[in-house]
Amino acid sequence: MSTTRKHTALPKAQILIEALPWLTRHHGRIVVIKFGGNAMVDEDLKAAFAQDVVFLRHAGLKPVVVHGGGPQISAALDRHGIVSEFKAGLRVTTEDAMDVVRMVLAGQVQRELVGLLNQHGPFAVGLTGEDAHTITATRHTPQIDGEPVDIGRVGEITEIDTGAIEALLADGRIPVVSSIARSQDDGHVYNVNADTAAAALAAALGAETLMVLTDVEGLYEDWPHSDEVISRLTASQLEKLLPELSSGMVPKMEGCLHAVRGGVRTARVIDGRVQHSILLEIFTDEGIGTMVVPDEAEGDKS
Ligand SMILES: Nc1ncnc2c1ncn2[C@@H]1O[C@H](COP(=O)(O)OP(=O)(O)O)[C@@H](O)[C@H]1O
Ligand SMILES: CC(=O)N[C@@H](CCC(=O)OP(=O)(O)O)C(=O)O
Repeated sequence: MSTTRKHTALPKAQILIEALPWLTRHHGRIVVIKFGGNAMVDEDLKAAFAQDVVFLRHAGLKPVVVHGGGPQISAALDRHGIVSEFKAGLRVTTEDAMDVVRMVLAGQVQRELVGLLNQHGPFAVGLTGEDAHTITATRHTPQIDGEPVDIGRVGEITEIDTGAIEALLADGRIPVVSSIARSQDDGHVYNVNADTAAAALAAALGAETLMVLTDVEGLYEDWPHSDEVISRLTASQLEKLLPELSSGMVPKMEGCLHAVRGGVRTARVIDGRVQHSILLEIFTDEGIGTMVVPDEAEGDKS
């Protein structure tokens, strides 16, 4: 080997080898990746996201994408003259708003991600929680200041049927799931927060890891006063912290807790505004962002 080749190729080989423990542990395992609407800020970022997911697929993992689209839904509602309102971190969803939510998530955001992934081969298949009874929900009535509040067609997940997703994975496909649920009782559909849907799917699928890509570096210790990120916390530590959290972080961190309590080995919140954030997570020993681990994993630094 020429000296130049040694100099340029050797560091690349070393970088690949650094990923070996992660790749070994995740080989053949399901990784649920939630791509938040706020992280979908530009075309390059979305294309890099698609590359990372296809890379995982080629590296022998089974990625499942669950996408959000909050800002895209708000923009579309605005165009329809419907005002967006959030309560307990969830969108108040009237019947008319639900039509728009479904149109944007399943008809726009999901189609775009499927298209980007399929530029690399015939991998991505889009579905919503309605398909093959993947996600069933009932009406969610959150408690605010001790009182139940009606927020319309927002669903609380009651059941997950992993059959369709597992069949797609067995066929080498990459499922791309929109967070809309069917209802068991009234023939309607429900709007489900995408973090909640991703976490429920990760637990039901027995995923190794849940990765939540968002528009901050991770969970800030003292938000909005400081940008000190909590790099690692156990399920119990997170549970104690939950009442102090606000806005979009509530469903995200509740989801991470649900996932690790449901058997997922690690749940991570990472900065989706950074190009190739998924690969960065793999290719650094410590990882980036915030990692939630089950209580029994304390002391295990892998
Ligand atoms: N402790 C916290 N750490 C980081 N972000 C927080 C915290 N508390 C609230 N947030 C807010 O949560 C937002 C992320 O949630 P959200 O807007 O729902 O994103 P996404 O579209 O990715 O689901 C951040 O941009 C930030 O404004
Ligand atoms: C009930 C509820 O709030 N649903 C969300 C679904 C989309 C979502 O969660 O998108 P992000 O991940 O980009 O926030 C909404 O209507 O905005």
